[in-house]
Amino acid sequence: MADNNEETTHFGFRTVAKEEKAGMVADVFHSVAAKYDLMNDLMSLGIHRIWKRFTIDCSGVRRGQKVLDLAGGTGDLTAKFSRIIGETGEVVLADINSSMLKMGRDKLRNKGVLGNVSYVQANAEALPFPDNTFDCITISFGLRNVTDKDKALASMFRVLKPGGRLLILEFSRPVFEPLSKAYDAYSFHVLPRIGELVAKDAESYRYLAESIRMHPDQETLKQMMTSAGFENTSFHNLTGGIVALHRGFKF
Ligand SMILES: C[S@@+](CC[C@H](N)C(=O)[O-])C[C@H]1O[C@@H](n2cnc3c(N)ncnc32)[C@H](O)[C@@H]1O
Repeated sequence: MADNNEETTHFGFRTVAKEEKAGMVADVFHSVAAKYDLMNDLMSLGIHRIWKRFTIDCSGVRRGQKVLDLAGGTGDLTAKFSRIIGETGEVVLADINSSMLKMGRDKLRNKGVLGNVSYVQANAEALPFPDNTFDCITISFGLRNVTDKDKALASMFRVLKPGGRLLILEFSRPVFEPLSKAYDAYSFHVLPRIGELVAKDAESYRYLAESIRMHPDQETLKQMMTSAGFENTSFHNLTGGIVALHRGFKF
């Protein structure tokens, strides 16, 4: 979403200085890291697993390929890609937040996901990889938290190989008005309560609800991908547009 002022951006519904946002997002994820997986299952009633499965199915990733799971957090997509690409492929789980990366690495190692996975602490806006490195990049529930989304999309475009694809799984705009109302009530009243009870942190879950509302809608995000150079861009609404999967190619 374009900001009116180049010096400011959104942190949920608040307008903050651009240089403040990354630190505020970092505080949220340091705080929720330990309970992140449990909260995902509780908040979405397990439906996030279906959204992620659909993302993998649309990725077209094959044996031997190189995948970047950006803002990969606790590594749900990384674990699935690791099985698909086999010994000759590689998945890089990159995340800006050390607490989330640690949770992800510990979880995947405990599950025996080893050998073809590496972990990198990196900001999506300035990816530390050479041009044309990856066959596929996924960013799942991550882009919403990035300060400069256009810069991040440009960085992803740069590190994708020609023929490679980007998949963005993110909360979006519900397409039916009645669903939208129920969803608002759930997000602003129920979510922070669950956050308070389970993660002892209502504020972070209030940010979650607010950041979803401030995120670009389906068409705007598709346009942003096109502006960054992606071609054949499309999106698929999931659960009535509560979530959308965007896909674009670098040719
Ligand atoms: C809601 S979690 C999503 C984790 C995982 N991808 C999933 O779908 O379960 C968002 C993640 O984005 C990461 N993140 C936020 N800003 C980022 C940035 N600028 N660059 C890279 N990762 C970022 C956070 O640290 C956090 O781990």
